[in-house]
Amino acid sequence: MKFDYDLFVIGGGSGGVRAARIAAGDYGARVGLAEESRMGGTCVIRGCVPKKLMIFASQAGAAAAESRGYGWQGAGEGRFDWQVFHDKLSRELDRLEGAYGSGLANAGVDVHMQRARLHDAHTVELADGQRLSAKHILIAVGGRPQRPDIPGKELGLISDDLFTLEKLPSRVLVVGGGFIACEFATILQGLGSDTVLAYRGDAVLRGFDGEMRRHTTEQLRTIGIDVRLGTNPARLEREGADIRVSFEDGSSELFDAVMFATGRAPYTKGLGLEDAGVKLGRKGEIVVDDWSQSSVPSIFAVGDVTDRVNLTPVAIREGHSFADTVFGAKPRKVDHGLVASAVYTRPHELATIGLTEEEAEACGPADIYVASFRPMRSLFAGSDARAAMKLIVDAETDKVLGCHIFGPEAGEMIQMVAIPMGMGATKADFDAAIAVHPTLAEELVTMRKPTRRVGAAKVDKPVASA
Ligand SMILES: Cc1cc2nc3c(=O)[nH]c(=O)nc-3n(C[C@H](O)[C@H](O)[C@H](O)COP(=O)(O)OP(=O)(O)OC[C@H]3O[C@@H](n4cnc5c(N)ncnc54)[C@H](O)[C@@H]3O)c2cc1C
Ligand SMILES: NC(=O)c1ccc[n+]([C@@H]2O[C@H](COP(=O)([O-])OP(=O)(O)OC[C@H]3O[C@@H](n4cnc5c(N)ncnc54)[C@H](O)[C@@H]3O)[C@@H](O)[C@H]2O)c1
Repeated sequence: MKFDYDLFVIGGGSGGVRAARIAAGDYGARVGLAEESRMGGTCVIRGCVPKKLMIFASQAGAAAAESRGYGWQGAGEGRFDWQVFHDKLSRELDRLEGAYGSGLANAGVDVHMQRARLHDAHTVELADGQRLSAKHILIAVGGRPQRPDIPGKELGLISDDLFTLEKLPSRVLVVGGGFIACEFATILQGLGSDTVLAYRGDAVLRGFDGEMRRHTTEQLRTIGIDVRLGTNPARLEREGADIRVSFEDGSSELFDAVMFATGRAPYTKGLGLEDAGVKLGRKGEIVVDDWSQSSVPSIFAVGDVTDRVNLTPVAIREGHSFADTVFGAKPRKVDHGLVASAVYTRPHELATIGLTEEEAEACGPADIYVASFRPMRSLFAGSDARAAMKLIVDAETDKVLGCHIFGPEAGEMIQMVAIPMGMGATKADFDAAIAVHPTLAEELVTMRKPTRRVGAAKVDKPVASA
């Protein structure tokens, strides 16, 4: 059978663009791609990139305080002008969007700037009614923010809205305790908004190492975020220019903005997937195998729409591996077991890879090395910021199973730790590295004695503290 394309990609985000570019550019496939919004997707337009630029913008106060601590009398952060920043941000996003578009054009990909849906296992239908056939179809439509199902939920903002605000709220409630809640509370507080973070759990960042969660929760408080645990809104109502938030405990308060950071869900509604026989999971995610192949052999899916590990580098790797496998005769699976990530909070970032202490404990005996201290740089400046570093080591094989860092540039550090950990490094390998002094990262190769041992089997041996 003759098809219009070898591959049709729905979604021009991290995963879709990479797959299209590799299939067409490296392997000569005839590729079409549909994007309904802006090229680059969540990461470039309303995620990682603008978020991190806002994190940078929000650090001025902390940087000025540190300068004063080093003797720069009168150093101040000045007045933040949202409009100036916002105009510059828009230009930068336009530039990146253009770069993504030209990358695809240079690779020879046919781009259709409109919504697409599945018609059948080999055909997509564009919003203008055009039908295009392809031997393979890749769904890379990402996810969408979810609001909790409470009265007045439509009054709350979602992360997409934060990048297009006309002015910054002076008093804001951020709801949730995940990546986005912690990062946006950090941003808003740093840009001058009086910020309350309401989270229904007992420490932010569920799923991370418990000790690091508690540490991060406390440290967010030191920068002035009013972190309220065990707290959840029950209703939102407009009251003049403000929003009245009634909480589940019966209390109520006025805010001039509320932001829901209560999770994201795969964006599969209305795509025609079920009609084509594509199996979906409970959250609407496309169920795929290790090769990103769905229940329909000609249809594959990568990125957030599969709800595996929802991070940009993972979507990119999945897209690239798909193209290598299907068009390059180089079968490649993605190992989702060891993925590093960072949460860009202040006073420091939290970065993590591998097992948490709780996971290690469930697997068997593990030695836990912990160090918590005030880094030289901020200590001298008079800051209360505390770093924390943690290594989790298999007590039987000495293999490093997990690494967790709350510290300046922790994201940069964990990227480097991911290399030896991916190679199966032991604690002895870490210790063999001579420290770089004075740095914060040297702690990773100088933690000599375990703080404690956890896990079944050979447990109960008291271990001296570090
Ligand atoms: C606020 C925020 C901050 C983040 N920060 C980070 C970070 O710091 N680091 C990190 O690794 N990850 C971060 N992420 C996660 C990261 O953005 C995602 O994991 C990544 O973008 C997923 O890529 P994707 O290709 O699966 O989907 P997306 O990038 O979401 O791309 C999907 C694309 O498909 C398009 N589309 C959808 N439906 C259709 C259709 N029917 N027809 C045509 N086009 C369609 C959409 O418009 C979109 O452009 C962040 C996410 C958010 C929301
Ligand atoms: N730095 C990064 O790498 C980065 C940054 C942002 C987002 N991301 C990715 O995007 C994903 C989505 O981020 P997110 O923060 O939206 O999701 P998340 O799953 O990390 O956090 C969602 C939070 O909302 C809470 N919640 C869910 N439903 C609720 C309800 N009905 N009422 C009250 N609270 C509720 C959850 O308890 C949780 O704390 C992340 O898991 C991550 O994969 C990564």
